[in-house]
Amino acid sequence: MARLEARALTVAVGDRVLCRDLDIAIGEGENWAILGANGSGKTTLLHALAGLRRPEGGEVLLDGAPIAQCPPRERARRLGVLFQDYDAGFPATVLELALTGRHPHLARFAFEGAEDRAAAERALAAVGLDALAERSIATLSGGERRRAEIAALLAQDPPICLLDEPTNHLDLRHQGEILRLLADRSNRPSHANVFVLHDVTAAARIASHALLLFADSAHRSGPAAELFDPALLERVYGCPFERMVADGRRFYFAR
Ligand SMILES: Nc1ncnc2c1ncn2[C@@H]1O[C@H](COP(=O)(O)OP(=O)(O)OP(=O)(O)O)[C@@H](O)[C@H]1O
Repeated sequence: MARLEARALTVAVGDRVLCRDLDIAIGEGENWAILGANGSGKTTLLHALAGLRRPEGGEVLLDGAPIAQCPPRERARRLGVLFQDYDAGFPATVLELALTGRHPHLARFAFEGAEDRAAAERALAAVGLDALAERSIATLSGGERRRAEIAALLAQDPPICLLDEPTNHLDLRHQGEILRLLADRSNRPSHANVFVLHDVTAAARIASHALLLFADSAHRSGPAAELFDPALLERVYGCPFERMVADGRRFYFAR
């Protein structure tokens, strides 16, 4: 059974349909990449897939049941979202931000315990921020802050992650390491990821499947091997694409 499924999903903003009649089934072990030009609707669709936005048509199923009917805490144990822009909304240290990921796992009105703290510290170590645990998030650089947000998601440890441009603000080393860290989570039983990415080469490196959003609210989805195709990418971004292969890896360039 698919872990997360869209059935005849239509997402619109005002009068503008961003995606019409989308059918996708995201299964265990899969890494999906959503590619689309600026403003094509990637973030809006991701929020609909997360159950954070009511779609204009169709439905989203989490483990076979309508996501809209899944209680929020239960949903947050099974599915986590890394937002494109995030504001904790309160002054916090890096460790406190990571600990927010544990909230869905706490009993009602309970405080975090030693296990939660250990999970948050492991998450900070995984993104290389353990030395900054006691720093205020207000003092972090853009890339450090992005890694702290990712640490909160790792501490939450949901089997399904929806990640909106996770490599934003990261330097090249951290882009590679963090993307690999997140993608490798799909090797764990019952896990799957959906990435919104602008870097087509990076997406091709980690994706098993892709969803391409075209300008006319059309889309195409399927195995990555079929969809990372220069002609299709040209239709996505409105400019010619070249694919080069070096050391067995594919690289994509917009011309
Ligand atoms: N609340 C809103 N009111 C009006 N328009 C909106 C609203 N939210 C989103 N939009 C529009 O919907 C379209 C899709 O936005 P969305 O953020 O989903 O695009 P995106 O593909 O994620 O873009 P980007 O690559 O720039 O992050 C955009 O044209 C945006 O301006």
